[in-house]
Amino acid sequence: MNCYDYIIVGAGSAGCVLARRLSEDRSTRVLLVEAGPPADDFWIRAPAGMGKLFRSEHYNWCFETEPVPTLRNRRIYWPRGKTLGGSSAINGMVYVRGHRRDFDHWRDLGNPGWGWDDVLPYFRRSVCRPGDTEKGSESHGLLTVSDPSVLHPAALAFVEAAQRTGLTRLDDFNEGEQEGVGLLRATIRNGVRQSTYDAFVAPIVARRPNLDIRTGAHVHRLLFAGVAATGIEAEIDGQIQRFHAAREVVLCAGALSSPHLLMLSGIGDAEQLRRHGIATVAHLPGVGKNLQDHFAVRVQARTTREGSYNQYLAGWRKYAAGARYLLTKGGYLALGSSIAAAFFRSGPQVAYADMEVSFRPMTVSYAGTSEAVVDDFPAISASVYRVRPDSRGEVILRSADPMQSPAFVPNYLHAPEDIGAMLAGLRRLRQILAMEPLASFVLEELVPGKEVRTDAQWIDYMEREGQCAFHPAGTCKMGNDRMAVVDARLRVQGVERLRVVDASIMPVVTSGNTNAPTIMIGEKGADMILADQRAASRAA
Ligand SMILES: Cc1cc2nc3c(=O)[nH]c(=O)nc-3n(C[C@H](O)[C@H](O)[C@H](O)COP(=O)(O)OP(=O)(O)OC[C@H]3O[C@@H](n4cnc5c(N)ncnc54)[C@H](O)[C@@H]3O)c2cc1C
Repeated sequence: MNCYDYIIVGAGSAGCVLARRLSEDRSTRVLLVEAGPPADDFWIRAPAGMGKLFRSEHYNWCFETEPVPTLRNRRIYWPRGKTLGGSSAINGMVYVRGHRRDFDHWRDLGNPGWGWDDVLPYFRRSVCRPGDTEKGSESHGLLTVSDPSVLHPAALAFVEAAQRTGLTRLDDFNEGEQEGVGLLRATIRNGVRQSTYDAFVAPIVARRPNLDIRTGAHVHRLLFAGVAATGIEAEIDGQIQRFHAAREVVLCAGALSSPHLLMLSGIGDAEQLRRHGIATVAHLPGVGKNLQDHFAVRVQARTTREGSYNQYLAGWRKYAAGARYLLTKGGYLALGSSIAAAFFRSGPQVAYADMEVSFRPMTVSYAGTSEAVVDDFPAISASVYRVRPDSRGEVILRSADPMQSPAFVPNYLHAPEDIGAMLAGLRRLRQILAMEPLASFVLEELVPGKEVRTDAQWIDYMEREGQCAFHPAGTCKMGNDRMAVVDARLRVQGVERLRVVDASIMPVVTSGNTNAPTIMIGEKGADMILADQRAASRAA
């Protein structure tokens, strides 16, 4: 059967939420299409497997940016999940919703229904917090969000040290106020990663004959009758196949691939499409523009043995940690990528926290291998990034060939304000590292090293070593201006029966990690699709 009511392109953070919600009515036929393979792998389930998946060509698109002029023409590596669960199957599992003002700002940009008070119920609907009796409304969701399984003394020391620099201790970053320091929660259930596929789709897949899932199906383009989306064309086992959608096509291919698929299908800047011989269905110059990402700079320090858990994951001890994990699903292999975080302002003129420092009592290296290897000496690591960067990049179509990835132009540090904020953030991190009780663990700063002190030295270090924090967003932005791609109901402007529902619709990237807000977008998008369908049925 190649005819469905809804076709969802991309089984990632948002796509899996939609697959669950849209197929709840058993008379609705839903197809979920994913380019990658099934996610049946121990290293996807084990949180520490993130290091193995980071450069896995099997589960990861392994994108690279164009050379970045502001970063000495380096190409920056951009991992993206390519399996059931999408990037939520390979990510660091940190769960941070963002600041209430992020969403109020989205609303004020011309997107009614997207303020904090509007979106909070959608965040809550997804989440289950084991043992959380106080927040009754967060104990019945499908996605488990848990506290770290091991409270390492260095993580606690980081929190205390940051408090001594003037930050407030927060027990939860997810209630709309973020400024402060605390331990991070993660999408981990009993020591096992919770991708959105695990949380939303796996439990029902055998019981929903009306939900079809096609893996290994690389969508090449969307099909149109006039300006109405009618289906998709996908390559499966080397064959081109067509699938038809009676109601809607929902694009959930993520901030790098959703704009690409729109352009391949004739939706984008008409002049750019013409250059590649693609007939225009809708001239939308904003497709691929407004790319925002978090640019991260690392500081690492050698510590005393008690200051790090590297020694438990390096050498022969890693086998003991592996055995412990297999037996109990606990220990250091059950931790997310970062254990604690601090959010603060880069300067007094900033309205609310624009800097994030994420902290981990461990370090890894990629010395010539494709996998992260835990260092065999005790050390800690922290990354600093500006969560609301001013710099904007873009995704540019390079070819009409769907198998050729577009050009990714991130423009990191293009805006001078981003450089100034990063300098303030890195200095604040140094201050935290020098504060007790963390200072007692720290023996020596390894990276960049204490000789880096002046602005010029820090900028040099950022340019040479800065990396992405894996949070691209905004490339099909929601709004009502000339550069908007979708409206506030996530419908693609100028065409019919087509929506984008993923991280690309964020008009401004959220002040934190992007998985939780993308899942919220999936929940809210599903509600809007179902409500519009009900209204259309009543009107018919
Ligand atoms: C290494 C890494 C670490 C991260 N760590 C964190 C973290 O700790 N916390 C956090 O909050 N966020 C983190 N993120 C970011 C977060 O995971 C993403 O913002 C979020 O998953 C984006 O969801 P999405 O639905 O927009 O896209 P994705 O989850 O990327 O889903 C897109 C899906 O579409 C599929 N697809 C794309 N093109 C096609 C096509 N042509 N045909 C068929 N299928 C297609 C992809 O294979 C993929 O499965 C991390 C991301 C990465 C890569």
